[in-house]
Amino acid sequence: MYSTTYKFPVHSPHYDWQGPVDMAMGNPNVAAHRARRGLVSPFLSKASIQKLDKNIVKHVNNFVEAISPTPKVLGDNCERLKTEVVTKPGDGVDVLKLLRRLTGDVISEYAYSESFGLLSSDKNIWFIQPIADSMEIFQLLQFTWPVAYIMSSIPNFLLKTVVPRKLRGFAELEWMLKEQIDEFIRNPLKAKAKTTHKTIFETLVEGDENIKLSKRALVGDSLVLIGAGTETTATTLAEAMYKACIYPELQTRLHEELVKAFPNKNDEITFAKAERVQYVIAFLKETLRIAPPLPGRIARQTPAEGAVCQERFLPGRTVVSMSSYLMHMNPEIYPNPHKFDPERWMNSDPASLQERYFVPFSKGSRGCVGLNLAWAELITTLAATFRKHRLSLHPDNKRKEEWVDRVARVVFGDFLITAEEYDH
Ligand code: HEM
Repeated sequence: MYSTTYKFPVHSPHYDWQGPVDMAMGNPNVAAHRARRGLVSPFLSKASIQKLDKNIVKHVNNFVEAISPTPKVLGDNCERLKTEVVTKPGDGVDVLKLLRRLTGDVISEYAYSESFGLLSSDKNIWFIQPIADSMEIFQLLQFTWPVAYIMSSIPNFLLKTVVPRKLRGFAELEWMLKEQIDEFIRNPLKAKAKTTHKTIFETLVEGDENIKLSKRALVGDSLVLIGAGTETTATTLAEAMYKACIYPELQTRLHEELVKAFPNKNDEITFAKAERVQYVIAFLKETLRIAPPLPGRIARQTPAEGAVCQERFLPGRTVVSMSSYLMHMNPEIYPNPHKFDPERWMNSDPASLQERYFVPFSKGSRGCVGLNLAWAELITTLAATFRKHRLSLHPDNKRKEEWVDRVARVVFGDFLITAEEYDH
């Protein structure tokens, strides 16, 4: 259903919250979606990501510094940031909040032009909270999207006054993005001067001879890029760090493998070098297997004429769906599926069933377009963090194993850790 062999469009009502039909990513029309996705995907190829490796490393180093017992990254205007890092001995570090800042810094520099600098100040913190809030009501949004449309037409100042914070996240973010887009359209030269590379956003605004996106569509696309580019990667990294805390022996192994690859504590940890450390990949794959950030319900529908799928005829417009979580929990493919066991991925045969059914990024023409960026962030962050620090749960930690499926995987409770720096 998700492979390129089938041309199943997305099931529109599940995607309409994203924006109107002329937008790029949520476009329900298969051909139009392909053309629009073609504008974005060259920016997210592995070669493009490798070229900007230094940008990722810079932000990852800021994160590693921020979780240290003596963080030096704090700039001006950072009252909230101070509540997330250690400011006095014995404090815990609020890891998920810092990871959201990290992925926000990466995607803003990558997609727009200027990094929001979230790991050094609170100036652009407006960008993060609405996304985190929206995740908790994501499943409601899919079925009540007309309400979301109405909310996004309420002026921002009124929205903030009359709608509770948890419900207004997406609409609030839309207003903020509209302002950014207006600014870009008013003064494109100023925006372009801030960067050395052409940005995704610039490409979407300019379009090409066949594609010109409306402002509403640009807002929808920005929303998808930002939402998809921050929360998924941040929650995956938080889960990997949580697993490292509750399985200290696996954390020791992770550190030892990293010491072999980076013998000097101050060696620069780049994506190109870190991706060669097999245990880092195994640890992340096992995290994504057991805790995929989008565990299910990414609905498609069969074309009007119906389709034959796995030798069965499905009538036209049948809504079909799969769950990566259920696939990843199949004991015939992943023995003892509830056990967190990175070892199962060591020397794993690329043709094996466990590789074939590993689908945290979905597959096919609508699979994750940001997959290469996600891997680069995941690998570099995990490697840099565990090369330098030993993490353990802080006594005030509230995060537990339990999670709920809100289309996105949501874990409640502040995730507080203590980081101890290795001597060498
Ligand atoms: C661990 C990290 C990530 C995971 C597990 C993940 C997973 C997914 C999945 C399962 C989909 C398909 C959703 C659907 O069919 O409705 C998707 C789509 C998408 N992802 Fe990711 N993602 C991750 C990170 C990223 C990043 C860093 C970006 C940044 C560019 C990104 C951008 C997108 C976009 C734009 C789409 C929509 C693609 C389309 O409709 O053609 N993702 N992602």
